[in-house]
Amino acid sequence: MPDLGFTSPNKQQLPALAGIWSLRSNPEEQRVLQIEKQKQEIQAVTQSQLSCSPRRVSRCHLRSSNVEISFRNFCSFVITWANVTTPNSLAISTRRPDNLQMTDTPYRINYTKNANMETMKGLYNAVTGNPTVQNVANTTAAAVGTAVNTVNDGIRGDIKQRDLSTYTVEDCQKGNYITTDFGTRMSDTDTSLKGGERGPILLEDFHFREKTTHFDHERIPERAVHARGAGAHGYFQMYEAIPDLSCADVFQHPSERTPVFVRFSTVAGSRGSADTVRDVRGFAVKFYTKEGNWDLVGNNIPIFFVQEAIKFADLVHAAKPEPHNEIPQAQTAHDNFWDFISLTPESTHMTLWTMSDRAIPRSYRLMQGFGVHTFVLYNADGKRRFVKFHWTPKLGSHSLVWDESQKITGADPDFHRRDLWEAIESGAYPEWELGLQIVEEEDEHKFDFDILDSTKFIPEELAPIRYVGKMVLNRNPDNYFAETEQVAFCTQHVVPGIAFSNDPLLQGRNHSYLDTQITRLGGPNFQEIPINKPVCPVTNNQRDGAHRMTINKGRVNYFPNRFGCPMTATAAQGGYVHPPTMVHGPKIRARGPKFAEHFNQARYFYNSLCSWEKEHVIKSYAFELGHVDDLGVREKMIQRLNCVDLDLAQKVASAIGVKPPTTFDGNAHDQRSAKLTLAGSPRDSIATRKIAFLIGPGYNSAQLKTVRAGLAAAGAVTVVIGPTKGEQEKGDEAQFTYTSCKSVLFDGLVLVGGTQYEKMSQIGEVKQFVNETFKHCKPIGAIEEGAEFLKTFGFIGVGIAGPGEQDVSSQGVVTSMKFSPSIMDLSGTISWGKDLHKAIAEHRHFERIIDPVPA
Ligand code: HEM
Repeated sequence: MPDLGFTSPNKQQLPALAGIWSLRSNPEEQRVLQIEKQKQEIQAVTQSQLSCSPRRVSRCHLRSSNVEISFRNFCSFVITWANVTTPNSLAISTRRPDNLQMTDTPYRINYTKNANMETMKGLYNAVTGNPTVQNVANTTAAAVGTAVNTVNDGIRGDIKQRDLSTYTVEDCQKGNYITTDFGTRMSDTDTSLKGGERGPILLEDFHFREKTTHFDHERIPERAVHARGAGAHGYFQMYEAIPDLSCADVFQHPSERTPVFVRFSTVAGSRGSADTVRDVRGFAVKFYTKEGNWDLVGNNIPIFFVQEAIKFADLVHAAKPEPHNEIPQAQTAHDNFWDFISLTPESTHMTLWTMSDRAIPRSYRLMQGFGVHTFVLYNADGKRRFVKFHWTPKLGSHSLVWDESQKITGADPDFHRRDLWEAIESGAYPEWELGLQIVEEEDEHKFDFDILDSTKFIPEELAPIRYVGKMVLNRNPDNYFAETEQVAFCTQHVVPGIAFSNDPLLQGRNHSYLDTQITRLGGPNFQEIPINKPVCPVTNNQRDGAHRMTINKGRVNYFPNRFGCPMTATAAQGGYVHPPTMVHGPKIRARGPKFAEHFNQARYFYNSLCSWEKEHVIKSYAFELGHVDDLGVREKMIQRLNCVDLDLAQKVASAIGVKPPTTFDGNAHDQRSAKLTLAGSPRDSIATRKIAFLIGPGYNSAQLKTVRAGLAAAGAVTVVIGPTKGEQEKGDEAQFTYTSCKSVLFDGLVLVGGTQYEKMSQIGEVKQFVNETFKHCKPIGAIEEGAEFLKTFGFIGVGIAGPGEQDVSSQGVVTSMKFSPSIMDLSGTISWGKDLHKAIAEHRHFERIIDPVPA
């Protein structure tokens, strides 16, 4: 960054920010700076420095008239609202540190009215990532106050971010030396201490021994399940308070943001397995509320395999690699899994979901989340209600296709992890709405299923979803191990206002998470690991244990004690008072009578799927059971499926060498819901879709630029793939070559005009790219020679524009024989660009004839 003239005598101590502040202490010099230049500097601050500055912030004070922020080792600045009723008088000033001491001499910049507002807007947007406040000048004094508060939070980080920053270090900084763990600087970290140049290594080499010992012990056990995951920070914010439903503080303040950490995961695979395997996805959210951590530890499917936690170990043993040879990894396509499922009829419903496209999501950002169990909310009067929690993604729910997801496991095993990371880094923050399905306590028994049975969902037609807030993920972790690996979610982490139902699966989970984390995280003090620490005080009589960090002062570690501390809290003081609930009945190993019915909802789900979803379910069972050697297991599974749907059972049976049934064995009801099909998910945005442009020597650069710009303007990500990486003949940059990436990593393809196709049609990778894009039902756009090239593939039943013809849009293939600079204009009624936009937003075009379902 250029030095724009910082005049501090301490210039040497202000390396990074000196350039961007470029401020003068004396008013004379200050006037010399052009207003325009000042604006640019502040814009530079807002765009580049502040958005990453929270890690550097050491101190921040919010006062009635200003916010003062101090940067670690650098300097501080003050944002002042001189008069909030006429918010034109924003002034930004900086203070210069005298070494680490702040001086009292502010460096002040005054702006013209408009410059101030622009600056504030830029500052606000940069730090909050919220483009909705368009004009601060026109807002009310109260809104300005909120904006300043939000800016304040954005700059210094939310309460959890500030907490984490006290543990965060930047080792890789100029001026830092390699030290031992105990702080001694080392002169050599490459060569061990030896007796003579040719050895042996001496025991005295404390640096070698410490470094190697740390390495030898730096792996911890992976999670027993959900070992493979990716995490992100963000916030949760209510749309409106819901004191009628719950007294939890997290639900009461629409103007406040609660920090969250979210971890998405697969279930069966090991830590190093691929992201896109067929599996349930974990969706675990830790809310750092003022009343303690609330963990909503859910999945992307609203039901579960088993009704009782005591069956969980069996389920997981059966799903994991088989014990004799540790095969297969991260797959349920094997004898043991389907053996267990076929003998556990309650699992049938869940397998319909896991055989559907829900189990191969396109992205963590494009899938729903569910708390699964029925929980309880209670308000300040102790009134209890049952609740199911739903997370609904803003960009809709979309999936991969099975052939594609298998190929991605090779092309990019980190596909989902990378997707989440890149979206957040690029500012396309993933967002979900939190929905509540409420059931009054007195209605507990009015359904034909038991709401305590986690193999059942509550249809939205019986209990509509009320959307009460949103969650936005806007910050990647600084360190995978410290945050994503060490985070410990637990269903028993609740706050006043949220409680448990008697769901036996949930009750068992409440035991299992803490128990397993004691092993995984090395003892009972893992709640002190920064990512797990609540943002409110923790005071109790738990002491000691491995890795205890807190130094508890005082003479007593028991209760009651003569000092009366720490004391218990009443409900009014924020204490957790279990809402009184009637419990009665004999001590017995049994389940409620409605737990015995297993197939009605499975059929309800299957009935609700559209034709292509049903086709995918049939093919998935055919694939999975096709890997089962034991005929008895395959036959048993067909019996189970025949309690759901005869056609399903027959088609799967014929694909797996089992005699198809001729009569249906289940309850042939025709109930269905429009809420359960993915076909109903929103399809109006192309934001974050990744579109490939395959080019070669002779490509039309004007067309490439026009189409890329048009797609990027709508939020899509465009990637150029050429014969070589880097600059192409017309100055465009190619990010990948034909051999360094595969079609499966993209959401669509564009072929622009030019003379390149004679050569490109000779290249196997190019032909495979186009063929696979079509096979995986992805949108394809082509112009002029690109359309002619596409025609040579002979895709069955697809219309492609020919010479002199109009633009043609057919099964997601959008072609034009006439390019114009306004081709991407979305405002008119017809245009190639508009059709392409629609085809990409549609995501997949399953009307294409690819592989027929087994006869
Ligand atoms: C509705 C049923 C269930 C759901 C939605 C669910 C969800 C999850 C999720 C999302 C994780 C990953 C947490 C993370 O990202 O760190 C997880 C981990 C885990 N789950 Fe479950 N689970 C369910 C049932 C169970 C049951 C019944 C048990 C045991 C009785 C269990 C035991 C575990 C264990 C031991 C872990 C590893 C935790 C750790 O090491 O931190 N789960 N579960």
